[in-house]
Amino acid sequence: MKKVTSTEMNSIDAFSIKAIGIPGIVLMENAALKVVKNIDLEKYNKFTIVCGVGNNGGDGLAVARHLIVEGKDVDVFIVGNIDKGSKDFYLNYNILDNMVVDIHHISSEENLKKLSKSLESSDMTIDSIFGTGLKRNVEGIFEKTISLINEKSNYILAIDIPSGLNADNGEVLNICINASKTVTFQLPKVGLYEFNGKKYAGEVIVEPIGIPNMAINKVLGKI
Ligand SMILES: NC(=O)C1=CN([C@@H]2O[C@H](COP(=O)(O)OP(=O)(O)OC[C@H]3O[C@@H](n4cnc5c(N)ncnc54)[C@H](O)[C@@H]3O)[C@@H](O)[C@H]2O)[C@@H](O)CC1
Ligand SMILES: [K+]
Repeated sequence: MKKVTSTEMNSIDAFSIKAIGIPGIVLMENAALKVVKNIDLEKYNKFTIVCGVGNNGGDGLAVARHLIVEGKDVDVFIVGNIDKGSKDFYLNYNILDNMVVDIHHISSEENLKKLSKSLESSDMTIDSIFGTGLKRNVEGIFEKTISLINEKSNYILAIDIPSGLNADNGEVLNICINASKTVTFQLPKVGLYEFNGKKYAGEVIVEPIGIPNMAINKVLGKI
């Protein structure tokens, strides 16, 4: 299967949304359901989900919703300024808010302590901090959060890309999530198979999320 860069993937997503008319939230919901499909719900019961404020974060919020509806014990954390949230991030944020789900914002040392406790007591940590939108070095509270996740988690599943990995070349942008498994959407991203990619992504599972071949062929120039 053709490996793609983040730019190519974003163009394929955009073509599906703008030219074909598949709402982004439909792709996000499909993505979330494919993540849940790859979790053994007999084995894992308590989850810590750490979300950024972009669409990767939105995926994580949707996964949290499905796990809660399945009766699982889910702690939801957000790292980043939610005022900068993407449209679809907000949509899923508001749904959880309306479901009166406790959402912890990692903005201070205090919350990092709460995160640490949650990670230690969870069977699985789900990383939805950054996906293909990571563009610069991971620093500050993001670096502290990723370091804590790596240190305290029992098992880490990454959504689309382990956060901190450059999806285009497999470079580590200062620090990266050490995932046991990565569920990546629709097409494999180049960086997942480069040296660091193998090291940080763990087992990579490529899951289609309903993007028509027409969008893929259009962007990759096969037509
Ligand atoms: N509609 C779509 O395009 C879909 C996108 N999907 C998900 O969306 C992801 C891409 O989403 P986005 O393009 O919103 O980007 P991301 O969600 O990957 O990350 C972008 C966010 O992180 C911030 N950021 C980037 N680098 C940073 C750094 N070094 N330090 C701190 N903050 C940083 C940006 O300001 C932005 O808020 C994919 O990986 C996938 O998981 C899926 O939901 C499928 C549909
Ligand atoms: K991620």
